[in-house]
Amino acid sequence: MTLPNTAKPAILLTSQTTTTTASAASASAASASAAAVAVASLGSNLNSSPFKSSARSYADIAIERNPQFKKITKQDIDHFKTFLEPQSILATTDIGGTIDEAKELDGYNTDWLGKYKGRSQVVLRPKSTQQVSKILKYCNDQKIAVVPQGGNTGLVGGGVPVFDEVIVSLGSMNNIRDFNETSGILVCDSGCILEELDKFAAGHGFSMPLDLGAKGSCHIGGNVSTNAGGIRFIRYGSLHGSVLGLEVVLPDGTIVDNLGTLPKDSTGYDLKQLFIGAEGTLGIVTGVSIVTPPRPNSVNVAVLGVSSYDAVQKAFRKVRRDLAEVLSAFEFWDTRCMQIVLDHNNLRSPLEEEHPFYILIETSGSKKDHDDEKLAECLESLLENEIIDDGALAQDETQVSKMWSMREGIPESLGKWGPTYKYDISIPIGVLYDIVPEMANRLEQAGLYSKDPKTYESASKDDPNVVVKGVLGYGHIGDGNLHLNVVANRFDKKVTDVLEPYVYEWVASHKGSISAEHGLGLMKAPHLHYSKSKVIVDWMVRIKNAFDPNGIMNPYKFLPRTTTSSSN
Ligand SMILES: O=C(O)CC[C@@H](O)C(=O)O
Ligand SMILES: [Zn+2]
Repeated sequence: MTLPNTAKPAILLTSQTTTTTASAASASAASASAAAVAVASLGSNLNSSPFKSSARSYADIAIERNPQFKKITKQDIDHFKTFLEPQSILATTDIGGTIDEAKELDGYNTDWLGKYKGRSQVVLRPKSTQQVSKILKYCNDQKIAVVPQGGNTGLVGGGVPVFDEVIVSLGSMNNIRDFNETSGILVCDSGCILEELDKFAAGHGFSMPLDLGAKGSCHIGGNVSTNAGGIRFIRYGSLHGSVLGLEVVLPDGTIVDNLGTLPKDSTGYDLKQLFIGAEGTLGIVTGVSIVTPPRPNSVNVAVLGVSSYDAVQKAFRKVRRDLAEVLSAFEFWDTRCMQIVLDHNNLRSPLEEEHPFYILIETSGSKKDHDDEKLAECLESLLENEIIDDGALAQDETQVSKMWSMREGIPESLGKWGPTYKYDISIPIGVLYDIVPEMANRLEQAGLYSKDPKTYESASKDDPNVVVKGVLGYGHIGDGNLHLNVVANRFDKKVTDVLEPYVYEWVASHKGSISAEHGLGLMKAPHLHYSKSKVIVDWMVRIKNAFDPNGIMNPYKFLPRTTTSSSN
């Protein structure tokens, strides 16, 4: 069995092959370790959204524009021109922009999923913190609403306007400010692209502590503002730990220089933590100080096939123990995800047969022989104990990358297949996958879905009936994070009503979180109470009001729209 376009076959671990032995696996692991640097690159092209053309405008959604916000005029644009270069401003023709600018604005108004579309008339692209400060001070004085935007790869409608908010895009602030070769602490502008930062760190023998499919487009400022997780969370933990400092511009233009580089600091309230995951509702993150770990020089990747979700859990228990400090990823996806990702990317599975679930294991370490031996022993034992049914071990850098591309290519492949409803949830690991079959049943009972994949799989958006083509699950097992994805032939209230609020009620009944790593945005703002108590939501509102009394920062999102603070 070979991976496509690669000369060498991946080592198959199945007992039907002649390469079942630990020594064969070990030999393969040894050669795979050459792949240290170039892990996973498919998925970096998430900026080519497959669905932007089908985006709806907010006219469909029951939110009214806050009339207290001033509508932007040509005079406002003229004011911005006093401190921004002409190419830093894109505006519609009625307020002084060109037809080309108006066209370019469309991309900033529409989210990656094509699910949310705003009607902003202006994008400002500041090049410095001082410029961000001048923009916010003016908008705050004038009561002009603002939406900060990073790489626009968000999945909950948090980074695009709802109505005519001014878009402040941080993409022109992309300088590395400092890097310390001893500590590995990196200080950079918030508009730096994650993958570029990782390449920079690689040049110095370090790596970014987070990695995700959108790495080729997403900005570190957006990662921080959504408290992004990704595939390295299991190894390096949350951004609440790896971010050491932030520079933030508050709504009134004040620049908060909290860009420290000290791993230890026990001097009271840690203000920066408030901005991690605040989705631009308290201010705009303009600079980030982050600790980068040493880059591992030995990387192995294996894809395993298992017969049940129970087996996924058993494998995780064993792998975590056996591989301990060298385990750097443990991802899983179901068989339908595998079929779609293989079909849409013209790939062949590294395993000979289909399996109900797939697991990707990655090890990263500093001593190749040690890692290879550990992995080989672990895989052999998983097979012997019949926890896994089959497995393939990448033999070289290309295979490492292809295996990762199967996992990281899932969201984009599903997006190409059809408009996708996404639920990014934290659930206790024991019941993490239960919601997938349960939701499939619900949709089938509602007459929108059939478990026979052939029934609706090629339905198009022009079909008279709205149908669900697939109900799929994948995610980050180690972090208790499931991505429930429901692919339809179009976004339609009939589908939404079957999915919501049921999915949130289900999450709450298991004491989970309605957003594990994608944030709240517009999509989850009304549902916050499923994960946070009234007392906590009240305090969130008080914090918001303290930082942003005019409510100009990323309005309509994040907090429940009807909530008022109980403070008096
Ligand atoms: O699109 C999704 O649902 C998940 C995206 C991302 O968090 C991933 O893990 O691939
Ligand atoms: Zn994820």
